[in-house]
Amino acid sequence: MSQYHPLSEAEAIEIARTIKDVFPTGEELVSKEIGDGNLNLVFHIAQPATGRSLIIKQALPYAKVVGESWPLSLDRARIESEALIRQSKLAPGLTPRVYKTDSELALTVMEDLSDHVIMRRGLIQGGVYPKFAEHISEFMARTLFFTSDLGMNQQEKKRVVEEFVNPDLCKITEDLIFDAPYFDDETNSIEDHIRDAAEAIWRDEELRLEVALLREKFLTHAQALLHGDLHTGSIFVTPESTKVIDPEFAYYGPMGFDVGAVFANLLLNYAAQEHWSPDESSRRERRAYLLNTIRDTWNLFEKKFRALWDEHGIDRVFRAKGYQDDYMRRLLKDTIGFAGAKTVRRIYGLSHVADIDTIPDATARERAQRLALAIGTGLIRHNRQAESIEDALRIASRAIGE
Ligand SMILES: Nc1ncnc2c1ncn2[C@@H]1O[C@H](COP(=O)(O)OP(=O)(O)O)[C@@H](O)[C@H]1O
Ligand SMILES: CSC[C@H]1O[C@H](OP(=O)(O)O)[C@H](O)[C@@H]1O
Repeated sequence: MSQYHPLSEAEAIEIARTIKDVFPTGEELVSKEIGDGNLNLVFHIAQPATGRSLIIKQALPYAKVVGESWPLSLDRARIESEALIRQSKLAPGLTPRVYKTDSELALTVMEDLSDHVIMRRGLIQGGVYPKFAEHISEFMARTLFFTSDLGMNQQEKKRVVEEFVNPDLCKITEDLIFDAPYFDDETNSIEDHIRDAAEAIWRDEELRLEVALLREKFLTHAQALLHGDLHTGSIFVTPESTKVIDPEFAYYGPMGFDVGAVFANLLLNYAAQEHWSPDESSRRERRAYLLNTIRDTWNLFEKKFRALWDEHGIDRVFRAKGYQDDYMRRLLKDTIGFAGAKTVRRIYGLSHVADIDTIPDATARERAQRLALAIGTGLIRHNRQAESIEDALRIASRAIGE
């Protein structure tokens, strides 16, 4: 069975049976393919008699959303497993447990998190997650700090950079986030009613300069081991718990790309409140909650990151007075710029978000799309001038006229 081929449900059951930690007894197992992402197969294997279950994720040799015409390396399954294992050591309790990996079959066998909800879905349904800022700031501060030249042996870091060279998945990001949305590219998926807004972006030289600077950072700045795709579809939540999944885009890149991904997806939901909030006052309340979550996440992230640096910083040169402040200022600017780029791509690039695409009424959907574009372009345009997270929040508030 070990030569690569996409698993049948029966084969998935056979593999699950070998995970004795989860299935110590031999009762019947049932399997269901539940993958709703763009790239992979995901099997949910359950034992009805005991209520036990696990997940088997398998990479396909192409992008599922497009088909076999877009080949993708299976090595991404190794990267996902190894990233999950590293992240679970650095940020305990904030990732699923990995039971087994198989590079030949491109598999990760992991803890079933079906008692959580995918955060994108939870936010669409109006969920409130009071521990999220605390948890996600902890995840980002610890995984980014301890994989960077600030927090780990700098020679060992170079070996880890090599382990996480991820060209196919980086190219998806380079194309879909930092290239296609700024041209009349065939991969874009543009609703007619916002074509004028996309065309205005294609003509905007000032904006395209900022995107070029962000793209350069994504291509060259091997600052820390990133999750690489930290949107709300890659985060499981309950009011009490947060678990980060799906790090197959992991590579050494600029830290602000991860932090910006979280903020972009909260802002996409903020824009989508044009539809999801039933009236003006709940819309205002919901949007305040989303902006407060961004504010809390940044403030906690900064505080934790600085504390890790003060306690565990490994480089005496980096203790130079003013260096930490300068580093955090640059990280904030990157975060804001990347948040902008990740917002724009989700409106008319290849892959959209359910927060906006599932708005049934075209007029409300268009309002949400235009709002998201105003916020995204505002963040990109002003990233290098930003001095505090409040500058980013102001851009979001002004877009809705507040
Ligand atoms: N550990 C897990 N527990 C429960 N469901 C999961 C788990 N991992 C993935 N899933 C389900 O599979 C879906 C797709 O998983 P994901 O890792 O995002 O795949 P892709 O890489 O294709 O985007 C998730 O939205 C979720 O519904
Ligand atoms: C052709 S892949 C597009 C898009 O899909 C990935 O997200 P996910 O599979 O988690 O939904 C990633 O964000 C890529 O940019």
